[in-house]
Amino acid sequence: MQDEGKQSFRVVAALIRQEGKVLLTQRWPGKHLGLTWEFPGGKVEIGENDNQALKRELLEELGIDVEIGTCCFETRHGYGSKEVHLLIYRCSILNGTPTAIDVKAIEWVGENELSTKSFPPADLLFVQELSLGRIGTEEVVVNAGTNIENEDEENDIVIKPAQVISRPPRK
Ligand SMILES: Nc1nc2c([nH]c(=O)n2[C@H]2C[C@H](O)[C@@H](COP(=O)(O)OP(=O)(O)OP(=O)(O)O)O2)c(=O)[nH]1
Repeated sequence: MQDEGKQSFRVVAALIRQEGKVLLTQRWPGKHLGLTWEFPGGKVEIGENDNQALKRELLEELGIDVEIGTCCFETRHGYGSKEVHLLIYRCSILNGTPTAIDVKAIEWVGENELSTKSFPPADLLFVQELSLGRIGTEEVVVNAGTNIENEDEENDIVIKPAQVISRPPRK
């Protein structure tokens, strides 16, 4: 069931990898999903495209300038009364050293150690694919479909199964 009253946000985030590690940022306590670890980024503001928003967020949060590559994950996830349309892009650092300017903390985490961190529900399929080594440097897109969990008991719960729509070619 489509909830027309639901606020929807387009959110862009970055997959930044170096030497088998992934850059994660920790959300501030007391905020939505406080203290969870996530892929750095944020909401796309009116008048911005995804690239502009992601570049702005990474400069504000981490003080880095990045080159933005292809999208590797897309999902729509319902958090109670709001819906997040999350897109994760492969990025590489052009300038600057990531610093926790406007995030609680940053950490480079080994792709095989991601399960030690707590992530927002919207990210879980992507984190699983990443830790299984299924997200290559290009082409693969994981599309988790729509996963709307209505906290309002009067509404239907609609959960569509997640799916991987593209895999790297077999060698
Ligand atoms: N950046 C980022 N956000 C994520 C991820 N996964 C996920 O569910 N989100 C959610 C958390 C937030 O609800 C939203 C990101 O928006 P945000 O960080 O600008 O929002 P916020 O509420 O912290 O900030 P604000 O409204 O105060 O500006 O997307 C992720 O991997 N990275």
